[in-house]
Formats: sequence, structure tokens, C-alpha cells
Amino acid sequence: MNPAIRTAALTKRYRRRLALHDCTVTVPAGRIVGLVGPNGAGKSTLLGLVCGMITPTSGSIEVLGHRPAAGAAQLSRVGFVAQDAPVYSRLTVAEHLRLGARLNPNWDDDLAQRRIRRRGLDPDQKAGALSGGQRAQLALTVAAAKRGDLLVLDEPVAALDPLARRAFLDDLLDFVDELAVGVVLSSHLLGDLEQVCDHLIVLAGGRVQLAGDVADLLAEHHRVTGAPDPDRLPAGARLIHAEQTRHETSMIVRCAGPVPGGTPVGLEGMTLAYLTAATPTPTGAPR
Ligand SMILES: Nc1ncnc2c1ncn2[C@@H]1O[C@H](COP(=O)(O)OP(=O)(O)OP(=O)(O)O)[C@@H](O)[C@H]1O
Repeated sequence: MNPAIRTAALTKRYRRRLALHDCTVTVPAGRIVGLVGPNGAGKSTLLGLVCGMITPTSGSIEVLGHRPAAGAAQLSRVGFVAQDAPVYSRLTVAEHLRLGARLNPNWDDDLAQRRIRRRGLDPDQKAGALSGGQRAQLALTVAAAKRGDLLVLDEPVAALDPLARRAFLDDLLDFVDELAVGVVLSSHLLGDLEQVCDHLIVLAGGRVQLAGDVADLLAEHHRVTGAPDPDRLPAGARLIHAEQTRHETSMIVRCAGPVPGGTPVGLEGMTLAYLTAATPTPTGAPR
């Protein structure tokens, strides 16, 4: 099976600004991929390249084995929900579904109607009058009912309250189970991603800092606390980030084998270590 996404040295420049630099990743099909990074890291740029809404400056990208947006068939395989879940405010919920049915050859009307009912959306309500959470549900429903192979979601839960967020993420897991679809999801909410993602891409400053299956990455990362000595780490171990609190030093270390005194680290701790290490200090020096 083709990977969901394969990039090689993918680079996007907007005039003088380098938004994505030398990005090489392979994302297996059928995963829920968390795309994480601070503001301006290049997440939306990467998702725009995946959907074919923007073109690379250099390097290459394949989505489901083909060039992004290369023809109607490829377009119908990728569902996209942009930041803030844009909908047509003057159209009703039902009109969104009718439009979806006309525009998408594989439209699954049963699925769309079922999701709308389950989320309590009124088919006759204008989308402009929906709450942020309801709009996100409508946009996700339309993207999923295309019955593509990949759903691309750019910060879909950013505007949602905790309950709506949980409902949205539960919904997403249902979709993935029901439709065997892959998902790429960008978010700043590491706790949410920890619940749903099985693959992770961490971006900072337009560069990939970390990428891989979450289970493999977690198995290779360790937290060492107390008064650890970075010079006495096992051969092959790499110090990702060390943090000094009032009483102790805490290190996040990458090492395929065991690390003396090492304890497991969660997705949030691991990701934060990479993001902190990649963020320049106020003087511009690396941390
Ligand atoms: N159309 C554009 N024209 C010029 N610069 C752009 C454009 N789109 C993005 N950029 C720049 O590219 C960089 C990456 O932006 P991008 O929107 O991909 O980041 P992001 O990680 O999605 O950020 P956020 O979390 O704030 O949404 C930023 O420096 C941004 O200012």
C-alpha cells in the first residue's frame, strides 16, 4: 500500500520567508497523525501542500502515491477541513449535504445524515447560525462523507470548548474505525493528540524536529531526573533537552536501549522537549 504522505526535501518559500525547509517524512496509510508545532512552524503550509492548495518551491510530495490534487480522482480521495472549519453561512446544514453529494462522486449520504442526526444538528438551520463546535462537526461530516482515503484537518478543535473537543475527537475515532481512513490533524493541544494519534510529526521553524510512530518514539525516549550527568549517558544516547528546576535537573534522552535511571516519558513531555530545544532563547542562542 502506498504511504499516505511521502515528502523528500520538501521546501516552501513565500517570497523571502522560508515556511517549510527540507522536510522529508513518510507517513504510513491508515494512521492518525498529529502535526505539532508553535505558531508559524509551517503546519498549515505542510497541510496546504498535502491538499495541493499550494505548490512546493522545491523538493517533492506524494499523497496516496500521487501528486497532490492531480485531477478529480485524487481530489476526491482527500477530505480537508481548514482552520476555523469554514462553512457557507447562508446555506443550511441540509444544503451543505446536497452540495457535497453533487460535488463528490463517492458521497456517502447515509453516513452524512447519520452523523448530522447523532450530533443533533438541525438540517434546516443556516450554517452561519451554528456554534463553533457545530460548524466543526458539519465540516468534519462533509469531509468524511466524501469517503476519501485521507482526512486533513487543520486545527479543527482550536475554537471548541472541552466538551465539544472531546465529542469531536470521539467522532474522529469513530470515523477512523468505520471508514478505515487516514487522518492528519494539526493542533496545539498536546493532551488531545496524545489521546488520538498513533503517528507524530513535530515541526519548528519550518523544519521537522521529530517524526515517527508514537509507540516507537515513546519507547526510545526516557526522562532522567535527579542530578544526571549528560557525559555518562550510554553510547548512542542523545540528549534532547535538559531543564533545571529548583531542586533537580530533568533530561529527555533519546536512546534505543535502556538508560540507567530512565523513566518513561509521555507524548507531551517528549514533544515539549523538542519544541523547547528548537526555540531560540531571547538572545538568539540555542538552548
Ligand atoms: N501566504 C503567505 N504569504 C507569506 N508568508 C506566509 C504565507 N502563509 C504562511 N506564511 C508564513 O510561513 C510561516 C509558516 O506559516 P504557517 O501558517 O504554515 O504556520 P503554522 O504552523 O500553521 O502556524 P499557526 O499555528 O500560527 O497556524 C509563517 O512565518 C507565516 O508567516
